[in-house]
Amino acid sequence: MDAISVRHLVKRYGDREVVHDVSFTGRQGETVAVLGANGAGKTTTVEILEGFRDRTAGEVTVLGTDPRDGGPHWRAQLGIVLQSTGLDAELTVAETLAFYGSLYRKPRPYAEVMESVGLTEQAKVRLGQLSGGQLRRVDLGVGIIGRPRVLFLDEPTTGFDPAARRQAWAIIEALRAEGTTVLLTTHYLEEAQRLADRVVVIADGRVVADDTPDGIAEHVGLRTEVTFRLGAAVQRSDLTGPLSGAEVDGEQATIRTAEVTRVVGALTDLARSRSAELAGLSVTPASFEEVYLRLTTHPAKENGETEVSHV
Ligand SMILES: Nc1ncnc2c1ncn2[C@@H]1O[C@H](COP(=O)(O)OP(=O)(O)OP(=O)(O)O)[C@@H](O)[C@H]1O
Repeated sequence: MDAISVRHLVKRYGDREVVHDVSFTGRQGETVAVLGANGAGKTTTVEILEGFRDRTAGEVTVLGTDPRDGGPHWRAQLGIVLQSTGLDAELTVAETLAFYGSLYRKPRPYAEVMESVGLTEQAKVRLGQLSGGQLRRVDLGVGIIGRPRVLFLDEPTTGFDPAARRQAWAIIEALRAEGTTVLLTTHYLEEAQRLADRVVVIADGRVVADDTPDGIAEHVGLRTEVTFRLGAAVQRSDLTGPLSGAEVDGEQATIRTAEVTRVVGALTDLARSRSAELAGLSVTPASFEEVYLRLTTHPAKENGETEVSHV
């Protein structure tokens, strides 16, 4: 069973449609990243899944239940970290986590949660005195204390320093290892690529890709980049066969290819036959950033239809 299912979701605010026919699923135990620019429709979509916003059209289920009908038992199985939360600034970190833990039947011990979000030293500090990044960690702690089956994280690491971000990633990875389904929204490509089994890219309220991080790169046709310098080993007249399609800039040649072994093999054969050294060889996978920019600046739309990349 899919833990999360979104089919043909539409959301209008007044006359303005901001989510247009969005569909995707999250299987049990998967981490799904919803990636998109500001205003793409991520929060709207996720808040509909959490049961906090109504939808205009479409079918949505979380753990088999339509969020419109979700009662306390359904809600108790969800962990939710919103973009901003209204925690009580007067309570300490320990008091906050102990309080939220008390709302569940079998919570994680709050000391364990403090440890895993890296706030043990701040146990007795009031929330009003924490930094923005530390407060976000309290939010994350509140989200996981009830041992959720599905955890929603809306931009969980915005405002984190690099060390805190890595710590949050480790927590999310540990939850995934325990079988928690995680749906996170993020602007950070690295975060999506590092954590997600599937990445759903939303641009202007439409899904423009839904695939594994590597699958997205494949779909967009971006391949591994093989660069080398022309010279004694490889000459301009050699750029035929597997080396055709090379882009040459001065002495620098670049080939984008899915057949790395064939291309590098042809290069080394040439170099060996001429007893010359192959200069400046580098092999670089397509960057996720490049893929993302290509997807969101040229969404694959034709005649109003959206072409979606699926595994
Ligand atoms: N309550 C609302 N009333 C009217 N318009 C809204 C409302 N909430 C969001 N919008 C609009 O819907 C669009 C999508 O917003 P949403 O918050 O879902 O985007 P997002 O992808 O989460 O953006 P961000 O990354 O900035 O959080 C935006 O143009 C926003 O202005």
